[in-house]
This record gives sequence, C-alpha cells and structure tokens, in this order.
Amino acid sequence: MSGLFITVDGPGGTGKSTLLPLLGTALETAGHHVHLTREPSDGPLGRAARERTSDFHGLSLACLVAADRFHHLAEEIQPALARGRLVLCDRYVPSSYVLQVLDGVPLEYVRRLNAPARRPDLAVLLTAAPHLLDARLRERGTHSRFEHDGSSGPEVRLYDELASVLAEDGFPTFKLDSGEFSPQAAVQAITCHASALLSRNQAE
Ligand SMILES: Nc1ncnc2c1ncn2[C@@H]1O[C@H](COP(=O)(O)OP(=O)(O)O)[C@@H](O)[C@H]1O
Ligand SMILES: Cc1cn([C@H]2C[C@H](O)[C@@H](COP(=O)(O)OP(=O)(O)O)O2)c(=O)[nH]c1=O
Repeated sequence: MSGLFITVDGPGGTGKSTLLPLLGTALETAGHHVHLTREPSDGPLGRAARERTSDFHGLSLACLVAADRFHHLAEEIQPALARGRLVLCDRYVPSSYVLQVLDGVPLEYVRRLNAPARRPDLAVLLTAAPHLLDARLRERGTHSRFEHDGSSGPEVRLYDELASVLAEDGFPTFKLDSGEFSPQAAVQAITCHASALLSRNQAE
C-alpha cells in the first residue's frame, strides 16, 4: 500500500502554519491516516537550517536544506508513505526554488540539487496580495531573514513565475489565494482537490 504525499508552500504569511493542522484534522475526518511534518525538518540538519538561517546563505543554505530533505525523505516521509499514511508537509522543494533563488543561487542549480527528491502527489501553492502578506507579517512578526526586508512582492512574483517550472519538473500544483478564503474555506478547497485526486489514483 502506498500513501499520498501532499506539500504546502507559499510566501511567509500565506497561512501554511495556520492551515496545516486544520487540513490534517479535515483529512483525518475524511478517513485518512495523516502524518503531519514540515521542512526544514525536526531532525539535526533541519534544526540547524531553521535556527541558523542568518548564519547560512546562498549555496551553503541550499545544500543544508537539501541534505535535510533527503534525510527527512529517507527517515520519515518514505516510511510513512509505505505504511499507507497521507503525509502532509509544510514546505518542500517549491520553497527551495523560490527562497534559494532569492538568496542568489541559480535556479538551474536548485533544480538539479532537488531533482532526486520524490515528487508530491499534490503540491499546494498558497499565494496572496503582497500588501496583505506584509500586513499579516507585521501583525504576526517575522520568523526569518527572508521575511525581514519589508516586502513580500519579490517572493510572491517568484512563486508565480516558477509555477510553470515546477509543473514541468513533475509537481502537480494547485494554486490557492489565501487572501480570498478564510482558513476553513481554504481547507475545504484543498480537501476537495485531494479527495478527487485520491479517487482518480484509486481508479487507475
Ligand atoms: N486564510 C486566511 N485568512 C486570514 N488570515 C489568515 C489566513 N491564513 C493565515 N492567516 C493569518 O495570517 C498570519 C500568518 O499566517 P501563518 O500561518 O503564520 O503563515 P505562514 O506559516 O505561511 O508564514 C497569521 O496571523 C494567521 O492568523
Ligand atoms: C523548506 C525551506 C526552508 N528554508 C528556510 C527559510 C526559513 O528561513 C527557514 C524556516 O522556514 P519557515 O517555514 O519560514 O519557518 P517558520 O516555520 O518559523 O515560519 O528555512 C529555505 O531556505 N529553503 C527551503 O526549501
């Protein structure tokens, strides 16, 4: 039995941390055994990436995040999928396409570095208007140097531009504007999409 792998990415403030637990509960209610996780992971490499993003830049951060990803896949994600779990991951490869490029790493390098990473069955890409994200981040507080420079515009634009590259690289993307949905409505839209995908997979 093989499970389903769903990832959620998007600029800071689009609602990833808010939505993931709600989405997990909704998918459990729909009968799935959900394994909730995140990247950077809670393993040793992930903790270094999360806690020390101001010490690591460019190539070193790109490689640290990718090393954590391969360890996370081998130790946690693939085993959970093999047990038939629905793995729900807060940030994955799409975040690297955007954040590492904003950090000065050439896109082609990021694509090649992440080419061996298992593709998700569904890659949810959250977006929202930059002015709304800036207001949400001002209210919530920033979590990393990527959120410090006061404008979400470049990150939002890069996610937009790279959506087609992600699709080309084997990521089945589903884009959702979190500025147009309450967290509950966003969860409903993603759950609907995931259920349709699951029925299609089972029919094949
Ligand atoms: N769909 C939404 N509608 C309105 N506010 C939201 C929505 N999703 C998240 N928020 C609010 O925006 C802020 C940032 O959300 P958060 O989940 O921390 O974003 P991220 O994890 O993507 O950085 C939080 O204060 C949260 O309450
Ligand atoms: C997943 C991922 C994270 N990161 C970095 C960005 C952030 O500085 C840091 C932590 O991610 P983030 O999700 O922003 O942290 P939080 O859960 O506190 O909001 O990891 C990358 O640089 N590339 C990646 O692919």
